[in-house]
Amino acid sequence: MVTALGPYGSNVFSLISTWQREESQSQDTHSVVLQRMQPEKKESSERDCHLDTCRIPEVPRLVYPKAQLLKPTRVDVLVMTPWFAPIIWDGTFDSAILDAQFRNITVGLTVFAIKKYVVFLKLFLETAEKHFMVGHKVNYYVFTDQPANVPQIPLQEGRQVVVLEVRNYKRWQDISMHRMEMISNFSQQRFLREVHYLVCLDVDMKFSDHVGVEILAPLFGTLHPGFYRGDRQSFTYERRPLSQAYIPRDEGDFYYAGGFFGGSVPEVYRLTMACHQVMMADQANGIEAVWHDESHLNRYLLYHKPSKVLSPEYLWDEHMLQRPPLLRKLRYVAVPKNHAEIRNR
Ligand SMILES: CC(=O)N[C@H]1[C@@H](OP(=O)(O)OP(=O)(O)OC[C@H]2O[C@@H](n3ccc(=O)[nH]c3=O)[C@H](O)[C@@H]2O)O[C@H](CO)[C@H](O)[C@@H]1O
Ligand SMILES: [Mn+2]
Repeated sequence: MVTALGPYGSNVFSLISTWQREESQSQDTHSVVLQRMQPEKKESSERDCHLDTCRIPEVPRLVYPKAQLLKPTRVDVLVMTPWFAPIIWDGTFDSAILDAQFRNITVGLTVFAIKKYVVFLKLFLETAEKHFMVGHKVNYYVFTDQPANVPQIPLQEGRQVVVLEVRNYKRWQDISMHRMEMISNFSQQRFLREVHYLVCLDVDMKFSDHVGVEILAPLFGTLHPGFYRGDRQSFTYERRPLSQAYIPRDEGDFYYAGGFFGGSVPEVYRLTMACHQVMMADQANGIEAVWHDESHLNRYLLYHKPSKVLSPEYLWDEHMLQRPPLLRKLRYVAVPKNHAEIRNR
């Protein structure tokens, strides 16, 4: 494994171990992070063994078909953003290489099941065991107001469900938005020392095909299935300048979904902390963004360009949308829900 990091001393994982040690000495962890981003500050620890796309991956001997420069595997879709972030589609990656590159990592999956949404947990977790990060270590962090109603399901080795009891809110919009606050709080409290990456998901969904380490990057977002074809005008960004989520009509790269984002723990901490803070500012100003946390996520990802972008293969709704031929796989799909019955009860 890689222990010598060459010039990449400012990587997030040496950061974690340093940050962890200092945590008890400082409440202001955000400034600690910035302080710790010194190139000389190198820590040799388990965490340093991890590889992400910022590193030079060291892999064992592997046999796989070689890429053909003059035969691109996808010509029907954009596979790279203008800021050189890969857009992840079927055919663009080789799991054999990536699994070797990302071996020995632990992935944290955050999912909220508050009030009636606990009914979605069983199918969510069962299908995650079949398709999510198979062969890798996973901590499922289930945030709920009803720990007793979290179903017990059989888990593969190296995987565990961690139930985190949290409060509920009256309005579903508040439940959805406060996920940002809760993820940021728990990132500081425990995710930093327990996992390398966080994947933050909606619960009213199920996995239906492979979702693996190809998604992992310092910061990633997912193309919302309703808008991947659209131009900026069609994006349902927050358009009122009074809101902190405001995006002018001549800006915007993509419309990202609120139900699937993630990255390294420090980056997810920064994102969720920032989104929570601006949602509090909006509340103080008596305004709520049109699509709640999703509007704020979109603004954050406009000004903090994600290092990977997941195609709508990673978030689809078969009941709302007709599947186009370019979607070769449906990996994570909406489970139909009766809004009147399941929300605000
Ligand atoms: C697939 C997708 O991109 N979904 C986004 C979309 O709406 P959705 O219509 O998919 O929102 P939703 O009803 O799924 O609520 C978001 C999530 O909050 C949690 N929850 C909500 C209510 C409740 O009573 N209990 C509970 O646990 C649960 O994890 C749920 O999946 O827009 C929302 C904001 O408007 C969020 O940004 C969602 O992430
Ligand atoms: Mn949802």
